[in-house]
Amino acid sequence: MTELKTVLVVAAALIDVDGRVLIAQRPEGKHMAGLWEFPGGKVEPGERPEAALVRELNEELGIDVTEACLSPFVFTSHAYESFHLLMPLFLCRRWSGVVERREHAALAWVRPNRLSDYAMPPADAPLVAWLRDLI
Ligand SMILES: Nc1nc2c([nH]c(=O)n2[C@H]2C[C@H](O)[C@@H](COP(=O)(O)OP(=O)(O)OP(=O)(O)O)O2)c(=O)[nH]1
Ligand SMILES: [Mg+2]
Repeated sequence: MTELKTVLVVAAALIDVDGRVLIAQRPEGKHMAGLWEFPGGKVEPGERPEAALVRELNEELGIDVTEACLSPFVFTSHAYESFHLLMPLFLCRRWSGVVERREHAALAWVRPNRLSDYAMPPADAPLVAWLRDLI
């Protein structure tokens, strides 16, 4: 069996003052278009994970996050057909600026116990379970 390349993707669960979590719908034309995800993206060569997440949150949502406000939470490790995804999820309750939709098809603020109403990538199932139980 050929080994799948492991791809490191960093993602954030932004949590608002009411305890709702931000999820974003992947746009047309991308792998898994239409599914809802936690904002984030691939770590570039030579980039630290936290720096990559700060960059992605700015690119995708237009907000500024400081690395100190990213708390490591849980991770998922999942074999897709063409690559192996390793994705840590950070919690973030503080940011500056207003969340805006820049790259996604839609955004939604959702209570953790309602996340299962949204179709998410298969790799995200354990993350959703942890969020529901722990926040
Ligand atoms: N951001 C994010 N990606 C996820 C989640 N679950 C999941 O399986 N993925 C997968 C989808 C993609 O194959 C990969 C992330 O890649 P991406 O296409 O969003 O990466 P990116 O933001 O750097 O975008 P690009 O510049 O490469 O187009 O991880 C999730 O909850 N959030
Ligand atoms: Mg992304």
